[in-house]
Amino acid sequence: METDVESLRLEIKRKEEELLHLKALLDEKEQISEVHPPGDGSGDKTCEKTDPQKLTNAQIARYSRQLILPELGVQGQLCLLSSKILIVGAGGLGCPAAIYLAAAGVGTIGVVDYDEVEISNLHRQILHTESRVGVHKAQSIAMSCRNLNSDVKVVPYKIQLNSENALPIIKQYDIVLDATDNVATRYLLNDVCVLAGKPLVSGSALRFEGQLTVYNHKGGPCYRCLYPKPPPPETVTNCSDGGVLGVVPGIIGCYQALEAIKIAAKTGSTLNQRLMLFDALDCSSRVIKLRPRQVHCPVCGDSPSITHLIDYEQFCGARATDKDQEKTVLPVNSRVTAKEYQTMVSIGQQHVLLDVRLPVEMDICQLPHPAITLRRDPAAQLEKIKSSTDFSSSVVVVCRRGNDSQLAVKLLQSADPRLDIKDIRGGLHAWARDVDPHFPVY
Ligand SMILES: Nc1ncnc2c1ncn2[C@@H]1O[C@H](COP(=O)(O)OP(=O)(O)OP(=O)(O)O)[C@@H](O)[C@H]1O
Ligand SMILES: [Zn+2]
Repeated sequence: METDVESLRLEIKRKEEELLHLKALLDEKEQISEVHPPGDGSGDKTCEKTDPQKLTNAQIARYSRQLILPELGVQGQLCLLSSKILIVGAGGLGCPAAIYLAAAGVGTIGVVDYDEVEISNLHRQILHTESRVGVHKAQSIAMSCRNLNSDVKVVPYKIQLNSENALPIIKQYDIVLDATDNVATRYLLNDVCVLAGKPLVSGSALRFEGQLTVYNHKGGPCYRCLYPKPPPPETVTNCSDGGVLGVVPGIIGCYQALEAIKIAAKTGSTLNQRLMLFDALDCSSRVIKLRPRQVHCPVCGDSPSITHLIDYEQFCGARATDKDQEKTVLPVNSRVTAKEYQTMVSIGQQHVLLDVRLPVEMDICQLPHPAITLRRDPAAQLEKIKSSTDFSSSVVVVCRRGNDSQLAVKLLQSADPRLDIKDIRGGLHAWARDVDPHFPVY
């Protein structure tokens, strides 16, 4: 019995891998290359004209529940079937957006993402699955959409969208969804959509809050009209640091699909020059009016100074990714590696361990050595800690990834230069990687 179950599991896994391989081959064959003839670039579909094309019986059956909506009808459905929508970012926003666009019968859906599925994505990036960990996200979304609706063409782009490749790709689509998570890509998408004349449906979600608007549509403002200057990089938080409840990007991603469907089907009104703010904690949402298009906007204004795509990472002072980046603030002699710290502990070297993470993180995991927690305003707390601790011995500071710990060491060094203080390089992630493979990673 046991072996039957085990061999069935193995067989399923083997078949799934085979399927993944076949789908990857299909993707490669279907991938729109940059030499593919571009679309008309106008973003305005022929569906406004009387279209001789008719829905097939299969399409009538599939889309019947939305076809009978007078606001959509056959004409709206034909518009959807002939529309091309590009989703940039196959994560928490991109997944729900893609599946609703596929379900609604959008003719071509492009999906751009350079990243692969990770286990920590699955709580919100709901089209990816356990068996697709390590698979390209764009390809994973393409598989899910094709499984739902074979009427739809899905084109995965396993690339990072940048100033070189953005225009030729975006020109081939009618509407663009910004489902990314970094400021440099937001500016890139804004500028390319202005230059190519495409509406940009922009969403964002963090913690329990989400935002939604449509830029560059029906004479409304672009992103730069509202935010001419990028925010200081240190003020930007991402999901990996700030956290996010999975349902929140789920809701905002669905709204992005809704806005795109209305634009494509030419029905209803859209969120141009308006911003929707959603708060999941009290389940409230409100829509605020945004300022209009700015005549002096450097990209969509009357005499634009930006007529070509620029270097957006340089403009924002931040990379076009939210992947962990190890910062080096301290000199080598103010740091210990995780292994060196393990040795300090095993030989019984006298020290005080300071853990500078949030209390909520301390609940997830802690090093197996008693630590003092010290989060806010370490310098102010130093006196208090000194009076309750033997600080004649050395101090070791730890955090999640080894960035905050360096800042804490700097602060404490400036508060008391006599302190013998170091941080653990790479923090708890390095501990899990180099010392204890059973230590949890979050
Ligand atoms: N310039 C870009 N080109 C292509 N894909 C991009 C670009 N910028 C961001 N993305 C993709 O946008 C998606 C954003 O989704 P989300 O923030 O939900 O996921 P994540 O970055 O994988 O999550 P986490 O922050 O938890 O690691 C990511 O999959 C990321 O790879
Ligand atoms: Zn503008």
